[in-house]
Amino acid sequence: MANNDLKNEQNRVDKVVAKLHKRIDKTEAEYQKAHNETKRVQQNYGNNTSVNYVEVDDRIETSADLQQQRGLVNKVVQSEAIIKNQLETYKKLADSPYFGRIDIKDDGDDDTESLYIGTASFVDDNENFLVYDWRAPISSIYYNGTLGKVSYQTPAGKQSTDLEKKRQFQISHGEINNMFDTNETVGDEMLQSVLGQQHDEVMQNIVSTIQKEQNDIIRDTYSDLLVVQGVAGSGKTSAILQRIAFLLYHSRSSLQADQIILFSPNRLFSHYISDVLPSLGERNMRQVTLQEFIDHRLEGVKVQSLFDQYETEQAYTDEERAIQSFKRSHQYMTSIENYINTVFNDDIAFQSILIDGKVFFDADVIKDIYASQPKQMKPADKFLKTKNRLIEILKKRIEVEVYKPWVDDAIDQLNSEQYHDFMEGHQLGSFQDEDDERYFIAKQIVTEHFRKVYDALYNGSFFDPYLQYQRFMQQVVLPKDVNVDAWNDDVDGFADSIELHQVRLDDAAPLLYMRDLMIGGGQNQTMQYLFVDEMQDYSIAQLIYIKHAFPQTKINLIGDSEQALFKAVEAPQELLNKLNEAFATKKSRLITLNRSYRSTYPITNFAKSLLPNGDEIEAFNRPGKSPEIFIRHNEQECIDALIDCAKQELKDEGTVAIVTKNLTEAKQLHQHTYNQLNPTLLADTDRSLPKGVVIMPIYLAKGLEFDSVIAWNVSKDNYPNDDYVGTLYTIATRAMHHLTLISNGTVSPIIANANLPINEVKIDRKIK
Ligand SMILES: Nc1ncnc2c1ncn2[C@@H]1O[C@H](COP(=O)(O)OP(=O)(O)OP(=O)(O)O)[C@@H](O)[C@H]1O
Repeated sequence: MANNDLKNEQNRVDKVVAKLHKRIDKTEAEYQKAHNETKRVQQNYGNNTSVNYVEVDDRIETSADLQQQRGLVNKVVQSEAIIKNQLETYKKLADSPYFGRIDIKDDGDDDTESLYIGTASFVDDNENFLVYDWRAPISSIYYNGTLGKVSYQTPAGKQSTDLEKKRQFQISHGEINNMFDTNETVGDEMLQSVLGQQHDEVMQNIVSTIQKEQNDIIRDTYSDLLVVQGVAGSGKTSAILQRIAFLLYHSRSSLQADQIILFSPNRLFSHYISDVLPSLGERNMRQVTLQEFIDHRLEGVKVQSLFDQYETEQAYTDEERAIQSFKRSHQYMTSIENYINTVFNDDIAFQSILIDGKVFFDADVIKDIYASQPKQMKPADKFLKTKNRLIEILKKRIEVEVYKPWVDDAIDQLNSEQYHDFMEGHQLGSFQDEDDERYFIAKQIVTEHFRKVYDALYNGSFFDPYLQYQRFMQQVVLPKDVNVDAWNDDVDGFADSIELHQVRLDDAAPLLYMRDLMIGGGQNQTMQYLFVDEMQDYSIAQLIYIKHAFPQTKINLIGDSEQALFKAVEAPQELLNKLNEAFATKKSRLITLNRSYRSTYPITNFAKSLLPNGDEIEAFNRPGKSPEIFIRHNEQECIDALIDCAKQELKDEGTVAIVTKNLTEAKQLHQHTYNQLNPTLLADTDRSLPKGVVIMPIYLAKGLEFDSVIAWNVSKDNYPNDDYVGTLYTIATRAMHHLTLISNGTVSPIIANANLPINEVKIDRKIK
């Protein structure tokens, strides 16, 4: 590229940066003003809240006044936050104002227009767009188009233009470090340089190098169900995060960040991705793990964690596996629907409501009320009618109870402060006569007395979902491969765990689904978009429940069927067929990502060779060292090799992750290497990743990446058969730059059969 070009571009950068600095100064002054205003209003609010509540009327007036004040506080706080956000955006732009340029010429125009694209828009005081936000309709050309005729979507419909030039920049501290012209979507040269960098503690945004297929995911505004099947490291997580930023921009007036929810695999991952949206000037969406979500809905019962399930299911017998796969199926959830619609009234698990050890509402009475509802009514509606009827009865009972002698006694016992409290704002003497006042107080006392009953009714606790689920299990028609005795044992196991206030993860979603269908509720109508990352770790039953819980949302499922842990990998198509069947949606779309960006070429090639359909994966051409395998012949030798290797890796790389099959292995290694490596053992409660050496079981490494990965004991004993293909593949693909495998004895057949070109793997058979 001509030197002149670079000079001209740097001149433009300088001008834009100078204007940005001016804008920063102006915005800083505005921010200071807003900040002072917030302080003033807050102080005022503080003074007002300390008013003395002597007279009731004062109290009412004060509270109206306070509400107004609170509104004012919210408003000033909000405008301060907006200005602060703008300020941060300008500061980021001043460092790196844009990363792309497109030259376009519309039909009939003589002039070519140059547009610059960055992480946010910047409009100068004369309304000139000096930088276009990467999410603006016109910017899609940068990601999608090759030179020549191109089209792009605008709110007014499709537009076309001629793309004459596409230029990419790497700018930092206001200096152009790199600049290329390209005809590709985003040139590989640029990607090479971004991907070659060391791992950051948190994920970075990828807006300057988004690839065409990723762009399709990001800008989809059509689908109600978007399924992304992408190989490891293909940028699925990146794409969904930029998609969220895009959606927030696209629907600015109707969509808030907290109307978007992401189901993420673990808390470490939540932290890892937490910076991407703020780096693009957006607020983070809500994040939840499946366990947190279920725990919240099954109060008082401890739900088995996903990690505990991983640990236990590794030892499952074939019979237990058959039961598990039944409970995880669409068929199981359909059986629940059918059961709820056909269950006899006598089989519904109503339970009496007691007060002070005495029955207040008998289970049979409740059942009779339920049974008296029209037959064709949905169970949840019958339940609601029953609840309302019971509340009516309770209210009548309160009316009767008000005149009982115990209430008179209770009134006599009240001291004047309690009496005043029961008056709830009424002044003494404000009732017509004394009887009215007594009635008022008596009603308060009786209502308080029966509050437990009211709460029980309100919470629907006259129905026992656990017992109902157990009854459901006892009658469900079993598939052929499920052994009846084993199933009966499992039903008993469920009952036993409930006694201990525990529930297994595979029972949790079906149980909640059954409860919601039976008694209604449990649905969030305000969430607009739902994302599930690592969808292959969810059972179809769990996904059906999640969809039920968010009926209004557009659903985005992202994952890789080949990264399934501790079970045979599923062909992507098989998983998709199941999803399509379970989510009968009209506007659904599947996007497949086959190009892998995370790892170097040799690592991706090795990982590919582990999979039955690995050929479909396209390795991004980033050079690097071949994976190495160390074979040792007892545990001590393996540990020695591990320590040597980790020390060596630490010299070159920022993070070295030792990844094991399970927690027990991770704990043992932590003990054995503690003195030499000072490693951090990661637990599922951890929220952040330190630098240096970390040790973790594979399920905690899901979705994460490390400069260097050491896979612990990939021997035949540890990974004996195809059930572990997904596990080994997931471990291998966590590595960005280096991958080392250590095997105690003969290596797993998954690796041995991987058909590795011998020169790509150094087999070190020497015994130390
Ligand atoms: N277009 C891109 N430009 C720059 N980097 C990218 C791009 N796409 C992906 N990457 C990088 O590749 C790595 C893998 O991306 P990401 O974690 O989103 O992949 P994934 O498909 O979710 O992976 P996995 O399923 O293995 O967890 C990240 O470091 C990400 O920044």
